[in-house]
Amino acid sequence: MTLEVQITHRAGDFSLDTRFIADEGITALFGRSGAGKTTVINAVAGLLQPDAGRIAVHGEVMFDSKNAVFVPPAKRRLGYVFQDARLFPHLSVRENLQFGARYSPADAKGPDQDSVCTLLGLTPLLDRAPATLSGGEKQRVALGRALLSKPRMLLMDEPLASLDGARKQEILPYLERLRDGPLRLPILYVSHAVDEVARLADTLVLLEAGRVQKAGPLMDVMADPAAVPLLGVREAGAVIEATVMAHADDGLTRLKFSGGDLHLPGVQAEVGAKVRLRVLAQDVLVSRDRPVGLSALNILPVTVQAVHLGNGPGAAVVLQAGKDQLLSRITTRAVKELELEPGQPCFAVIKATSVAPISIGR
Ligand SMILES: Nc1ncnc2c1ncn2[C@@H]1O[C@H](COP(=O)(O)OP(=O)(O)OP(=O)(O)O)[C@@H](O)[C@H]1O
Repeated sequence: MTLEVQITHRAGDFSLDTRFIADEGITALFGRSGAGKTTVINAVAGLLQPDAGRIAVHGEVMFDSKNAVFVPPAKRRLGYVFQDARLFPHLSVRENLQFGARYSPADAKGPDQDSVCTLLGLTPLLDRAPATLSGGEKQRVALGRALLSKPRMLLMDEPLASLDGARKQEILPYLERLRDGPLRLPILYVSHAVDEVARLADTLVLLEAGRVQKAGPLMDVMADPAAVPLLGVREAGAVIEATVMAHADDGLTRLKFSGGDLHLPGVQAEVGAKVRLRVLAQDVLVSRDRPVGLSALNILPVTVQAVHLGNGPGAAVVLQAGKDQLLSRITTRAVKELELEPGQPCFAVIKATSVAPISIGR
């Protein structure tokens, strides 16, 4: 187990009672503003001492209230990247990076400055001052500095929140490289942006009012109807993995996943590449019969796995498509009229332009 967290903490009116475990890869801690994400990540970093509980990294206890253990932050060997890069303004990029290396224990395993610069594209920036860097570049330097301290785990608190859409797109591939490359450094990643989490995370922990509401492999949690109110009805939807099969002359790409073929526009990956697709629940329609004369290109035979009726007019339907699950958000009236119930074979109708290929080359 990479990280075990089981803590309670009170700050003013806010009470936190959180437990989860994180394995390898990227664990995203998702929640709305005020859910307690920063409190949790600060407790893991040692910047905050919880009232009670236990935190262990790679089995090594960092905090244990019963046995009065509290390892100070500098001894935890965790790299922390904040929302604002917090670079030293009077030092060059090179010197900022060297500062990270200064804190790495001599016997620690980890990348050297050259490989970090290559990984994060920092070589052309080495002599620049932080004030001359864009927001995305600053975050890459902050990430490089954290990596050079040779941490056992990276903690990232909303690292992209202060960047605009284009800068975000610039930095996401670096985070993917970190996740998939030889470093394989475990990352605890705090975010309130579903698109980031869907793209990056392996494990998803949904936090609400200081409590874990759902936790597990990303694809399971994203396809869980109970997660819909936590993620937001417009943001909820399954994440599936597909392989790029062919690019057609008309700009559409054929992708294969366990539930069949999908035809989507705007897929930039090479044939054979694996991509993550985010299929928003509000963009999946359900039909009892195979529709004819419909403009939608993607019609998949599926089986209703579960129907989750909400308190309002909306319902969430889990559809089994091969080994994958899709989530559809339709009205309760439609559920009744179509007599949808578990085991019912039907068809999922997905508009090609509504599926976002969100991650490439996993
Ligand atoms: N020292 C404190 N005294 C009183 N309340 C506090 C203190 N620290 C945090 N809180 C409250 O605890 C709650 C959780 O804060 P936290 O920063 O962990 O949330 P968050 O999920 O990271 O939110 P955001 O995304 O807005 O940063 C908030 O309501 C905050 O006001």
